[in-house]
Amino acid sequence: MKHFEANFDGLVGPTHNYAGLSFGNVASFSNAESVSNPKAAAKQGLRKAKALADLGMTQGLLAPQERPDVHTLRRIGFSGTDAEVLQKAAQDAPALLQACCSASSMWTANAATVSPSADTRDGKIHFTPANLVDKLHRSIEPSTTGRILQATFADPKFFHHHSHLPEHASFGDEGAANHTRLCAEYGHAGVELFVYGQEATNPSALKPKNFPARQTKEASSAVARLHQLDDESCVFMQQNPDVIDQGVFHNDVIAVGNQNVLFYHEQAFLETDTKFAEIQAKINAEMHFIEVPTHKVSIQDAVASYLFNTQVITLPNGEMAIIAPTNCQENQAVSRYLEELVTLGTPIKQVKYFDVKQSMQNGGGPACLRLRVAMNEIEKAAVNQNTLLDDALFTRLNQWVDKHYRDRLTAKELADPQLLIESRTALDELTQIMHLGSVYQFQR
Ligand SMILES: NCCC[C@H](NC(=O)CCC(=O)O)C(=O)O
Repeated sequence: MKHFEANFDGLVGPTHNYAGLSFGNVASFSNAESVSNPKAAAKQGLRKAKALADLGMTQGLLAPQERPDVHTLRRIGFSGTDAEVLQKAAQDAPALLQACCSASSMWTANAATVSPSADTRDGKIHFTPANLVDKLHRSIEPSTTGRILQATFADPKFFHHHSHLPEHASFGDEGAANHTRLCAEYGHAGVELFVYGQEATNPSALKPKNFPARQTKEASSAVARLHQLDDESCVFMQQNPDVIDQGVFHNDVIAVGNQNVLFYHEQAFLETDTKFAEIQAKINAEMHFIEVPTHKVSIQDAVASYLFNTQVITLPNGEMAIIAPTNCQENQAVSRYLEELVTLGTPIKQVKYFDVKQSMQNGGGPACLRLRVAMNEIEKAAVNQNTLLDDALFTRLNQWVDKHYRDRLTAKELADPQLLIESRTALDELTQIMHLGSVYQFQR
């Protein structure tokens, strides 16, 4: 049977804005207070997703979340009508209002960790929504994420959904951004590489000094247990704390893998040689470890261009391609490196560039925008078919964006009660387009 990797991209929500909410994420911080364009952001994302579908890839979409999140604002004591809640929050606690308005669920690499059926003991695809506890604005995502995933992957015969991990710093979990599945063929049992930033219960373990390490080893181990993975198919590796301190807040800012390829920066990990030997010993394939040395691309250039937040995909003809943000083309060292990469005799043969600048300005590149689900034809048939991107859905969603989204949004406008109405109207219509049922709290 045919096995392949499907990508589920996050649809950008109507409140996409730049609020500088992510300490440790250089782009988020440096673009705080910029004016955003939610309409352009949504269309850039859709265009990237459609291009992959046109290349013959299986491409799905995950719905965005309900924002402004008035329910959380009520939970922390703001009361009255929805308009009053927004207005009081804007007055008394503007930072909390901003946290409740982020469209951050667009970065579905952080929605969940996914283990394909070939790796799990019960032969089902496992999903654990990420708790995202390190950032307030992201910590309010997991419950709705769980409902959206269940509405997208509904059939319990094929899909096994877990609750997110306990909401405590010891279990800080950022989902697939810190998880890479390596394999010979998508349908063969693979090795799941869990990359963590710190060990929460070991005070003497190395950790970054300035910026937070969002993923803990405890969380990675818990996900591996939940997903019924055997020890022989897991590798746990620590991210280099020094690069976290230089803005590498997730592992997918410094490394990306696909099948038997791991593309990474020289400074990405600790104990690189030992851990790579463990991967090679556990995997039934000849690994290609493609290392990018610092003298060719500095950490600073990697963070600015998102060279490693690219998607490495296997095209239907078996060749691999890199899906890169246009920011890579604009960085001299990085574009020179990518020109060279396709000549090195590795499985990666071509580079395709996409403008996802609206997302990039908040620190999310092509890889952040997608959640990977390796599957076979039978499992694909069990997916909610209205979430799979084809010509008709692409046209429909572009019209939907044109109808509901603003082309300009500032922090001040987040309290506009009209924005809440626009956003709920759009999402209500979206749940009908994608046949999701009542996944949002305002619909329940
Ligand atoms: N995987 C990429 C995630 C990017 C995301 N940025 C943000 O949430 C920025 C939002 C803002 O600052 O408005 C984050 O840091 O988790």
